[in-house]
Amino acid sequence: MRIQDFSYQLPDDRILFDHLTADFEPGKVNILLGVNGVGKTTLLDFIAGVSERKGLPFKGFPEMSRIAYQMQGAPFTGSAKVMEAIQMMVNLDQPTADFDSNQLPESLREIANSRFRDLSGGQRRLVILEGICLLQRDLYLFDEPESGLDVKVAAQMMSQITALADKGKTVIMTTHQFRNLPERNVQLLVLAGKCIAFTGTPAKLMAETNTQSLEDAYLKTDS
Ligand SMILES: Nc1ncnc2c1ncn2[C@@H]1O[C@H](COP(=O)(O)OP(=O)(O)OP(=O)(O)O)[C@@H](O)[C@H]1O
Repeated sequence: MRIQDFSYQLPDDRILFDHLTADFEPGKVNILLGVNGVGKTTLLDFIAGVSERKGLPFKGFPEMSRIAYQMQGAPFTGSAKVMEAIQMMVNLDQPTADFDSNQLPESLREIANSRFRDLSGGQRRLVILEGICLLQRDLYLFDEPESGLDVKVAAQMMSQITALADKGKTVIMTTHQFRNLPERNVQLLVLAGKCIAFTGTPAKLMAETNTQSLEDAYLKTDS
C-alpha cells in the first residue's frame, strides 16, 4: 500500500504534504508518528476515503467497505447500551448475526448494560476500539487508540491491535505514546517536514540515530 508523491494544500493555502511518499507494510502495525498538527489524521482520512482519494496517488489500498476506521469521537446516542453498540458494530459485517453476552470482549463485560451517557470518556473509547477490532476487514485505521485509556487498558488495547497484525491484517495507527508499542510486526513512519522522514523498524530508528530509547530516537528524527 503506497502513497506516491502526494502533495496537499489546506483550504487556508498552507501546504501540509509536499511530495510525500509512504509505504505501508501489509500484515504489520504501521505506526505514524509526528508532532501535533503535522497531518497524521488528515492522512488517515485520505487512506480511509473519508477525504476523497479518487484520482490521487494512493495505490493498493482496499476499498472503503474493507477498511475499519476508528475516528476520534463516539458515534452512539447516550441511551445506547454497550451491548447494543457492540451488536450494532458486529452487524455492520454480519447483518443477521446474533450476539450474546458471552462473546463480549472481557474488558466490556462489567459495563455491558451501561448506557453510553453513563460511561467515562475512556470507557466510551474502549467500546469503539473493541467494536472496531471485532469487524472483519483488511485494513484497520486507529487514530491515537490509547489516548484517554488507563495504563492497563491501553496495554490490553495495544495487544489486541497487535493481534490483528498477527492474523495477517494490516494496521495503520497514529500515536504519541511509546510505552506500549508492539515488539514484532511493526513499522514506524515518521511524518516531519511535510513528508515521511523515516520508515523502518524501531531498532533501525535507534541505530540510525545512535540512541538507546525509541523516544530519544524519535525526538532526534523530528528535530
Ligand atoms: N478542514 C480544514 N481546514 C483547515 N485546516 C485544517 C482542516 N483540517 C485540518 N486542518 C489543519 O491541518 C493540520 C493537520 O491536522 P491533523 O489533525 O491532520 O494533524 P495531526 O498530526 O493528526 O495532529 P494531532 O497529533 O494534534 O492530532 C492542522 O494544522 C489542522 O489545523
